[in-house]
Amino acid sequence: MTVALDIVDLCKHFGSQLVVDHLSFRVEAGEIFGLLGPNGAGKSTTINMIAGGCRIGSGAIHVFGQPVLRSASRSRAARCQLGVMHQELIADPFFTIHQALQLQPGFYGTQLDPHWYAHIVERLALTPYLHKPVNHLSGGTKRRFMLAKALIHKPALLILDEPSAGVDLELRHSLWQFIRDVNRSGTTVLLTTHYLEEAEQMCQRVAILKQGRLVALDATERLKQQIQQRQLHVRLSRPLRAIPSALMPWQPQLSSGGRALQLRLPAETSVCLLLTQLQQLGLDISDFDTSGPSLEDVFLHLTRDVASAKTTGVLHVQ
Ligand SMILES: Nc1ncnc2c1ncn2[C@@H]1O[C@H](COP(=O)(O)OP(=O)(O)OP(=O)(O)O)[C@@H](O)[C@H]1O
Repeated sequence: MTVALDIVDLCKHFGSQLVVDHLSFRVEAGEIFGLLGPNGAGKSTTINMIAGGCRIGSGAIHVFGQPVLRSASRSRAARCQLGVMHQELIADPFFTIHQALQLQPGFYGTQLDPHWYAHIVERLALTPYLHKPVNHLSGGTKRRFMLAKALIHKPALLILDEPSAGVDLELRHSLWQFIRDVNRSGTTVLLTTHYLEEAEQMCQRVAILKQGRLVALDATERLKQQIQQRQLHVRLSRPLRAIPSALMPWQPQLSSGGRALQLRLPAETSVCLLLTQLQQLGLDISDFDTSGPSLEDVFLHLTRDVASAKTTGVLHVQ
């Protein structure tokens, strides 16, 4: 298996703060890999070190076997394989989209492929905006342009830092579909997102960071299996005004005007016993179902308390 990205013992300080803490993971060629973590976990700093936006503190990064070094000029071979969509737009705001996309491949020492240009512009619905200056674009169009710019030189590894942040639902859907198609045609993808449902659908494997440290690294499905927890969803015939205190251990959530109750169910808890308890509390149950743990459950479990995640054995680093 070819390794697209190899990160070994990566560290970064800002002043006295260690923001990336002995981070190691690999992304295999062809996968969509999620780098997740709460705000300030060190995701963008890691991406910036890969992409050359900030210097590596210590440790090593290789992109398809080519080293990323502290000196930008000596990292050229690695950088040419990379396309990066940062959180913020990095482009001359006075260029039109057309000009910016035409110029971009030159920075990577390649020629613009007119067929690829036409394909990207069409798939990202950029045709009506081609002659607009970048700083006249709406937020959603700007993000589509940023993705086009990251892809225009046909990188082997595409890195996306929160590509769907601030993007409406319809555009999010088409953006992810396009990223899937790009991946199917051979581009490896590393992405960060705070939309865990999207990460769950998109990523074969995820790494979860907290305070710069890796707290989980595994196949998305396997991580979910390690959480011994389900959800019980109960529909009530009569709306519940207040949650009985006896239900607090199950972390209850009430919605739909008091007619829908959701409870977290540890593996050892019997659904029947809990339903009986709900009836004894006077709740009028009209229907119920259970669902397995989501990536969000895994994320919350691991990022709320690193120490407990480690001792309960949920952490699984391949
Ligand atoms: N240039 C900088 N100088 C000083 N501190 C910085 C700098 N860039 C980032 N930091 C700090 O490093 C830590 C990690 O930030 P980073 O942006 O990498 O987190 P993140 O996981 O990408 O967060 P978010 O999800 O909010 O984008 C934060 O505490 C941040 O304040």
